[in-house]
Amino acid sequence: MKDKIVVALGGNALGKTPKEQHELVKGTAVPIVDLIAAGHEVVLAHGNGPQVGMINLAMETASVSDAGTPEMPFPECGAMSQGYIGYHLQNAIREELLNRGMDVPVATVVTQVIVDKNDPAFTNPTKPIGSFYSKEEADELSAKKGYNMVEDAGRGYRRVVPSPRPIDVAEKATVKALVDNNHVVITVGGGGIPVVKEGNKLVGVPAVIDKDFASAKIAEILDADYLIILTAVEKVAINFGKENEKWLSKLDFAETEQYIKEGHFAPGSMLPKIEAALGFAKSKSGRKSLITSLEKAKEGIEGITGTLITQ
Ligand SMILES: Nc1ncnc2c1ncn2[C@@H]1O[C@H](COP(=O)(O)OP(=O)(O)O)[C@@H](O)[C@H]1O
Ligand SMILES: NC(=O)OP(=O)(O)O
Repeated sequence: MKDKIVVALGGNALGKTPKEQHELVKGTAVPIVDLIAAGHEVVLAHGNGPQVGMINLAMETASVSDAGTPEMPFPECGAMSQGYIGYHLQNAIREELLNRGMDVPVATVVTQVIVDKNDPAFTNPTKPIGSFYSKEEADELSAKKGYNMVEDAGRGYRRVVPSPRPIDVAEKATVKALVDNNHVVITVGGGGIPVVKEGNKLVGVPAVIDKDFASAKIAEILDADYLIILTAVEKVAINFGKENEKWLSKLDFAETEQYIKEGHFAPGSMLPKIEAALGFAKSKSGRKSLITSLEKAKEGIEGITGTLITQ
């Protein structure tokens, strides 16, 4: 059966530097084009944590050291990250399609995602962005720039920013028109540029929306059949990293909710994926979510691997 699939790409699909990203996306394009070649309609979303942090820090540093460089607001940095990542992704996918004799149009839509200005996330920053730092470097950044720095799962310190929930996608009609006309669309990159509605205006806010929640939102809007979250693990586990670790192939709603309650999924990494996957699968009868690795996307959709969340 041919499905409409929203694919959310994790950090391992992109890398950290322009050179690394340019190389990595060539590999990322292969499983994406496998899905297109199998006849599925594919819509792509991706993260931007490392990239938006890098852009923001670079612009801040430049504006301090060079009087001619203006300060760049945070939402503009999010928009830059969408363009930068979308540019690499769309070219890699285009090339992979052409190499297989498929002349399918691919484009990135600069996408704004509407959030609630009263979302409690604005007073409780949780989304890690940018590089990892030592405790000393983190303290210095915090003192110099006023950044909120937190320890990230034993991997070092990272800046955190607010991460409000997505409510709606401003460019949804454009995305839908392109998808309906068989274009491969890259949208809600980095979770979308967070904006609040003020009358007829959309005003950017300094935050980073979780790309898994934004992907679930656009999947609902587009009436997709599948949400596929591609990350670094082939399956989701309970007791992850422990002696009694158990990899899961299928989860129904009640099991998923129970495992969330029991704390099996790490906040800031697997938990938002599980919550987004569950939310999408529950939003309409027949909808399914799959969490698997980039390399296993094709086998995942064929039911061979991955963790499927469905009724
Ligand atoms: N219960 C779990 N099952 C599987 N992986 C988990 C679990 N809890 C935490 N993880 C970790 O979450 C990671 C995915 O989160 P993250 O790296 O933030 O994702 P991405 O950058 O792909 O969006 C996995 O690679 C794994 O290390
Ligand atoms: N916006 C977002 O969720 O980015 P990461 O996936 O890189 O954290």
